[in-house]
Amino acid sequence: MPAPDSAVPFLSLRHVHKSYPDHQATIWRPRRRIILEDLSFDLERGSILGILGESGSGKSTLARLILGLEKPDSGQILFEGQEGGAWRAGHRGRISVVFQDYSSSVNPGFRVADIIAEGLAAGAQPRSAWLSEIPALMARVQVPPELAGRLPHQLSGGQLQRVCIARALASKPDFIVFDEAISSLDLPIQARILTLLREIRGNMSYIFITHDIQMATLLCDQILLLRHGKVAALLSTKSGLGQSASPYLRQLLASTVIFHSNFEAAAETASPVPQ
Ligand SMILES: Nc1ncnc2c1ncn2[C@@H]1O[C@H](COP(=O)(O)OP(=O)(O)OP(=O)(O)O)[C@@H](O)[C@H]1O
Repeated sequence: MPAPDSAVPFLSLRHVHKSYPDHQATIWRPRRRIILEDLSFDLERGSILGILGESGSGKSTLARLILGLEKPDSGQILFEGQEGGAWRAGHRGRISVVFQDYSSSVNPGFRVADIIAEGLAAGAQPRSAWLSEIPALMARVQVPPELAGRLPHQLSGGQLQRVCIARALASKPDFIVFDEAISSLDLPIQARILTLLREIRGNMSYIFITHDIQMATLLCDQILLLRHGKVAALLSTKSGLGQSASPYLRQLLASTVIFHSNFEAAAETASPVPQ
């Protein structure tokens, strides 16, 4: 396989539009509701992009388009300069996803080792390597080896979401989409998983969808603010979000000030034992 051209962004969206049928359409109202409108941005290899926006702004729709689960009405989604469908077909297992609802994203009859094996099956490694890979992946996400034989309902939410992260890592992806992946966990567990995601990032690119500007700031290199399906702002977290002139961002920052101090405390006091 030729080495990737570093001048070409890992992911590029060009003028992407997406609409859905409007079930409340009338003769006066359009029959389709625009969800994403003229969306363009790049994600560089190895960088982490946070996608923020209020509920219904189109974040999960965007994730489904990037993952190829749905098609845009128009516009292009390119991986390494190649059309998304063709790229995915030639790069099996190189994109992973971790969803918010960890309990429904696993088979309740599968044990931890089986769940991780699903991810290995999506990758290119031979079956003979799986036996050593499963404990290695569990160690990478800090799940103790003695949990390998447990069923999902015998794990805590934090442990199960770590198993889902191990499954996502198993195919050796270049890119992982986290769609509200840690939002439903307790604050100290969120803090620990966020630290873990930073530690394991290596050369991977992430898209990290969240409502929480604090989490996005701690993890991401850039933040894309979606508003009514459009890019309201694209900001670097290194230059300090507080300097941003965006009134929408200032509003978001103001609403997370109280949470901020709680999060810092939670990160400091989080138990070293995986929850
Ligand atoms: N398959 C669908 N058919 C029709 N409308 C849809 C469909 N999927 C999503 N929508 C609508 O598209 C809009 C954007 O939804 P989406 O889930 O992408 O928003 P979101 O920003 O992820 O919201 P949240 O933060 O609440 O998860 C919503 O109004 C939703 O009702």
